[in-house]
Amino acid sequence: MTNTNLFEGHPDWLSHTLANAGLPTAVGDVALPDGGRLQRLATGVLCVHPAQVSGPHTILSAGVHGNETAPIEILNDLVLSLLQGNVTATCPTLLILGNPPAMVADQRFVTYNMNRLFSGAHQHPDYKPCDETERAAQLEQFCLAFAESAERLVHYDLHTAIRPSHREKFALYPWVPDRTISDDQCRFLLDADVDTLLLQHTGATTFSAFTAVDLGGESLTIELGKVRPFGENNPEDFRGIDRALRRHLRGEPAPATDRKLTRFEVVHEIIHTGEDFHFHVSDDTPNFTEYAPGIIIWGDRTTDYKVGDRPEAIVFPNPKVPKGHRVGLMVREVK
Ligand SMILES: O=C(O)CCC(=O)N[C@@H](CCC(=O)O)C(=O)O
Ligand SMILES: [Zn+2]
Repeated sequence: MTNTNLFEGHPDWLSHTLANAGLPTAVGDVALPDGGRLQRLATGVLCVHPAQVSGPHTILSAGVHGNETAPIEILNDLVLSLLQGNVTATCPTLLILGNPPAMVADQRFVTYNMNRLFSGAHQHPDYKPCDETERAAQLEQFCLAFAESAERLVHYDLHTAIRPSHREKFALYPWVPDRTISDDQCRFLLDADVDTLLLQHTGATTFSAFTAVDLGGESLTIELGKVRPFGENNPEDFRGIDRALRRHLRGEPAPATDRKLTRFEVVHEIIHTGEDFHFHVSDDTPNFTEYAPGIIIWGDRTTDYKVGDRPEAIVFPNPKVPKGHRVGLMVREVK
């Protein structure tokens, strides 16, 4: 099968995925110039089978939120480079464009935020069956099958954020009992120009939490800047992640460095409590905006959340979520 056939006449993986959003596509397979194989498992799901394996099994995902276009373009370019022989992968790699119908709609999601539907949450009675519940279940199955033969599993779930940020690029490390982040992952982040790490404080039903907890992966959600429509991302802003991913796929370690990640911990997760919920953070507040002790951040009939005795910063402020969902995180630097 030729490269063009893998994408059924479309010029690249992204066009093929958008054209087939919400539709099943047959399994396909193409030889890579370096002797490996690139297999299409489903719409928006590819698997690289290297000729020589030396790196860890790796999952690279983007587009779990459909309007977060820069990471989608980064993975699409990576696939083109594999097909053209400009990158030789030694890591068996599962490549995922998460939510094609939301990508077509240029929306974060269509029915439900898919990054809350993993670790089986897609089966919860709160969620009626829809494209996103089905897709989360399908992606879980692909990841489970992929991880079966893995000695070591790495997952980078790439996102961009709704708000601007005082720290433009940052990673979230899912909560896993007794976890410690490896030096390899710290070096990978610094190589990718990501110098801030946010340590999650509790379990979650995000994609990276699923691969970390259920599959034992070294998993990170990586925020690469602000959301922009297709075609409006400046490639210069993403040179670091592109370089680090290519180096990782070749099986090369990220370079040693004296630089250190700045670490934050979550001190409070703001959950929408229903119709009496009031959020005292304005819509244009950037991520990592700091608040002084005593400032009221949110309240309802029974509670007022005030910043504690040391300043706290807000991340992902978004009150337009259903009751029970996360409105934001209050975080503090780990000194
Ligand atoms: O900008 C925002 O408010 C959200 C950006 C985003 O999609 N972030 C992820 C983080 C997932 C995690 O906590 O690991 C999300 O909210 O799903
Ligand atoms: Zn996102």
